[in-house]
Amino acid sequence: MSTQLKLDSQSVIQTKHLCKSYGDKDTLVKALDDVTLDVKRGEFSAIVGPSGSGKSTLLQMIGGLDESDSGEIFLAGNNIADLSSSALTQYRRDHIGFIFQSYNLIPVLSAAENVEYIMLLQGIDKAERKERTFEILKQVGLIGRENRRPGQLSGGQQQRVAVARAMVSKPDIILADEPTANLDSKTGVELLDMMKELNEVHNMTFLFSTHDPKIMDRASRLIKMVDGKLTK
Ligand SMILES: Nc1ncnc2c1ncn2[C@@H]1O[C@H](COP(=O)(O)OP(=O)(O)OP(=O)(O)O)[C@@H](O)[C@H]1O
Repeated sequence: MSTQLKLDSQSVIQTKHLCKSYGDKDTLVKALDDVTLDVKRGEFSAIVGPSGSGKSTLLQMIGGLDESDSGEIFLAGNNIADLSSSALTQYRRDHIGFIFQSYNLIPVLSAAENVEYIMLLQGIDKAERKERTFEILKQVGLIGRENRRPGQLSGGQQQRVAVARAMVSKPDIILADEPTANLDSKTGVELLDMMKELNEVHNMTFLFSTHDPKIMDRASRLIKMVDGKLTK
């Protein structure tokens, strides 16, 4: 499927008039209200806004984790609504890297195995898997801890594994929903600095949400949301 998606546009993600509501007539919440957004390759952008403003919903739609009510999402110019459900699964696997606030690592696998797993699904051969896993774990500062399971790592180290896992398959964009929310302030800032370095070295596009002003300061662009709408 990855060959069906042309990846030649400077825009990695574009949303057009994206809308998503939850609830019924009496309880209706417009989580996304006509969101039109363009994220260019190499951006390190933060979605910011009060609790309930729609940040997570926007990341979920872009990541193909949930369907919008109306509007369109383009990945490098290709409309993801045109994908079948199996193609959408491959879209997530091959084009999007996810980082969640609760790390979401597989507890029975070591740090290295967690990173390697997605490449196994992609059919990458063992020698290349090992080499790429070692290289990315080196970049996130986890060499020496590669055989530890998530429960044997600190929160900051677990999130570094999650960053490595998101990066290793060379996705077009990494989506991170409050990646530092479960970390203390110093560890959160260190994690963001590391992500920023990966962004600069690899021109990897990051789109993340945050509440933390210290984290916002590190973004190259702030995307502000209020009540499901983008604001200036
Ligand atoms: N599955 C759901 N069912 C019902 N309402 C939902 C659901 N998901 C989100 N909402 C509502 O949609 C709105 C946007 O929620 P969302 O989680 O996207 O905001 P957020 O900006 O990420 O908030 P936070 O910063 O607290 O994580 C909120 O009013 C929320 O209550």
